[in-house]
Amino acid sequence: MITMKDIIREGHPTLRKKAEKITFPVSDEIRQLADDMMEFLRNSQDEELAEKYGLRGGVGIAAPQLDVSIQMTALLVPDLMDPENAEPLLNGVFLNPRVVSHSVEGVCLREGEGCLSVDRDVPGYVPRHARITVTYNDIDGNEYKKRFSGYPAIVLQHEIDHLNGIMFYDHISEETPFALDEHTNLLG
Ligand SMILES: O=CN(O)C[C@@H](CC1CCCC1)C(=O)N1NCCC[C@H]1C(=O)Nc1ccccn1
Ligand code: NI
Repeated sequence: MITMKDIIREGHPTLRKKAEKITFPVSDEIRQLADDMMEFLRNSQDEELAEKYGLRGGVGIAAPQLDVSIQMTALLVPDLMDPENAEPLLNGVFLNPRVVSHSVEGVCLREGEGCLSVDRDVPGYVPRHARITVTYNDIDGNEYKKRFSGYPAIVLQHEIDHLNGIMFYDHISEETPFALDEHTNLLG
């Protein structure tokens, strides 16, 4: 099972690489990694297991964070407005995800962002697209094209950034970290 020791931290070069596109059919290793990434997210959001294994709760994880530079991310995104609601807003793995179009309108998490690969607080708003259209494959190579908004859209953009070697703090304005331009709103 994946634990925090398997997650590489900022400064590791793999976090700054563009990850390799995945071809199909995927190897057994990639299939196993997809399952392990989803299991990590479930464990990390389970109070007892997170405590038992010392896991930081995560709503997403990208393969590069495990030093595997391929375009795959796992997501388990709860409904922040109703966390006890069993149905997560996103639950699964996205292969070769790409934002093909987006709104002019922007959004930032009011609390800012963090990262399992960053062991420090980096204060500031992280401007994201409010609505995105993403193409991606599932583990079997089926293609999808879906629209996302709200918290799921923010998480997806954070993960897709990892596949392109981008960290959340790259988006925070140095001089005015809490400035919001006219078309960006706060969420949460
Ligand atoms: O690349 C992927 N990552 O780095 C894991 C990140 C991804 C999110 C950060 C902002 C948008 C996506 C992550 O999940 N976190 N960041 C660090 C510690 C907190 C944790 C988190 O937000 N946990 C959470 C939130 C709500 C409900 C349950 N758990
Ligand atoms: Ni991250």
